[in-house]
Amino acid sequence: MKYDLVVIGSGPAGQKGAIAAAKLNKRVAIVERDFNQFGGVCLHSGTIPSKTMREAILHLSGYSHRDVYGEQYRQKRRITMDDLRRQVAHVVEHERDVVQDQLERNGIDSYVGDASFVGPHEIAVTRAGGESVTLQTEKVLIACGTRPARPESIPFDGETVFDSDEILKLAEIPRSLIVIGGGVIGIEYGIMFATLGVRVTVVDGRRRLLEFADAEIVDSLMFHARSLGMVFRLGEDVVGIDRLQENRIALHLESGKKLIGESVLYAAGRAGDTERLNLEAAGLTPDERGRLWCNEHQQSWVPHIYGVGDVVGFPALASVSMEQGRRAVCHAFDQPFHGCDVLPYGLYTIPEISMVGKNEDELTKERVPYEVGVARFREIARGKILGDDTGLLKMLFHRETREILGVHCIGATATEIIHIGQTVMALGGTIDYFRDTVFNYPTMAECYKVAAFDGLNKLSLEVEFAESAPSTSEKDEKTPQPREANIDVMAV
Ligand SMILES: Cc1cc2nc3c(=O)[nH]c(=O)nc-3n(C[C@H](O)[C@H](O)[C@H](O)COP(=O)(O)OP(=O)(O)OC[C@H]3O[C@@H](n4cnc5c(N)ncnc54)[C@H](O)[C@@H]3O)c2cc1C
Ligand SMILES: NC(=O)c1ccc[n+]([C@@H]2O[C@H](COP(=O)([O-])OP(=O)(O)OC[C@H]3O[C@@H](n4cnc5c(N)ncnc54)[C@H](O)[C@@H]3O)[C@@H](O)[C@H]2O)c1
Repeated sequence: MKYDLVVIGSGPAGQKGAIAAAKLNKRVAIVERDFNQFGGVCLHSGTIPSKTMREAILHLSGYSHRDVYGEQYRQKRRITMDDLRRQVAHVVEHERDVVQDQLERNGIDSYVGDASFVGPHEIAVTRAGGESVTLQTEKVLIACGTRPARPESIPFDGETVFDSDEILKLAEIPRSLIVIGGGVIGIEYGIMFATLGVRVTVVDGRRRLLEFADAEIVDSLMFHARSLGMVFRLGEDVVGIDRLQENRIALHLESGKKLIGESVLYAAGRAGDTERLNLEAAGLTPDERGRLWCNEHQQSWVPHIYGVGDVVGFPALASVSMEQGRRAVCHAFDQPFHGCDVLPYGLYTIPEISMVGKNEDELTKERVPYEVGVARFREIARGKILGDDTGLLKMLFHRETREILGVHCIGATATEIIHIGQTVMALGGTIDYFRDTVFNYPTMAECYKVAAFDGLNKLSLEVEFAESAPSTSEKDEKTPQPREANIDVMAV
């Protein structure tokens, strides 16, 4: 029972950390609470089920074909939770086999049970029946993830009032849904249900949703959501929930408003799953939301214990979690690690959103002179073929160095094509690359070329105006002209 590394949690961070250590010929054990949970929250209640459910909804609701066949087009008339669950089960089962096979192939010992610290180098694994084994280890990777926040004041029953882990267990698709929390989870699920025809209301304490995203893209998303009948109650706090007759639920808002619905999804954040780890025995204390502090190498205050994945907080993404797992192991076993500085973000809303780099608000605050090139999907042949002529891609670039500063996209394949911009940014490329390159046709990649021409045309407008504008001496003799202002008006 002596290991070089014990990993707690089998989500993306734990898996990739364990495999990275095994590749360094280390003796590795991974502990997962429940046999059916191998793959973590990511595989069983987070990323994979939610994205599969979205795909099932897009297919069965005929959403992407309505442009051609009309608003009433449906692949299936009465969609049920069982229809959605079937596709999810199919994908999850396959992915779980992949995870277990990878761990076995790399000679990693898997333990099923609740892990908790006995001492800084000792971890007890306790099975549901109570029997326990103790593992000795040189290093530890805490990759225990998060669980949905469940305040006492919310009367959860898993059927009419539920959290995001319980969605897949619903017996039926509700006719109306109130979503508390307009974060990524609340918005992704809210829009999925609205696409199914459910009346969805989102309540959030903030006045602006998804603040990290480009404001124009979020406005466009809200426009789509409203066109599906979604209602947003922003800047509102929930102060109480009552159950009414006939399975109705009343939500009382601090402003005095009352919302009546058939069901409530509580999606107002997640907390680190550290309660049962007995962190104190290892010399660690989590913060008030159960999260663990770590430095840039993912190392906690106790140098041989590392924290990776959602338990360390922002950005709480599966993609980043995997990277953190590898980063921690390289540091723990003195290996070099070359990380990625240009991280993408994908929101699987309908339509999807993706971004990389800075947004306009950030560049404006930092007083960076930037220009914007825009491609609208209605000008892109592949967009029309895919049934999306409302999407857009905007590329932000430096007016002087022409370096790409950010790419923001909403619409079909946004989460895929963002990587083209990410690659060019990571390699220090400029907007000229997109002007000069040739993409397959018809593809969504063409957006980059269209956006590049749009942006460069705006720069050339400036040159044109600057050249035709009178010199200072001429200007003094004639009526003063608002030269800069003119350029701005034309360029917008
Ligand atoms: C609804 C939803 C949708 C999401 N969609 C996306 C998305 O589209 N893209 C994206 O990048 N990210 C998405 N995420 C976030 C993503 O799922 C997480 O970033 C990722 O799962 C974090 O991985 P992790 O390795 O930290 O562990 P997790 O996946 O959280 O897994 C942790 C595992 O540790 C186990 N564990 C905990 N404590 C113990 C213990 N004491 N002993 C033994 N085992 C223990 C748990 O049982 C669990 O299986 C989504 C999350 C949710 C909830
Ligand atoms: N596509 C993706 O990459 C993806 C998808 C889903 C989740 N995730 C990850 O999961 C993490 C957790 O997501 P989340 O949506 O649970 O959390 P979150 O913190 O992003 O959102 C919580 C939202 O709830 C609101 N809120 C909090 N308390 C409230 C209250 N009492 N009343 C009304 N509103 C309230 C907050 O203002 C916030 O907007 C995210 O940080 C994200 O990284 C990623």
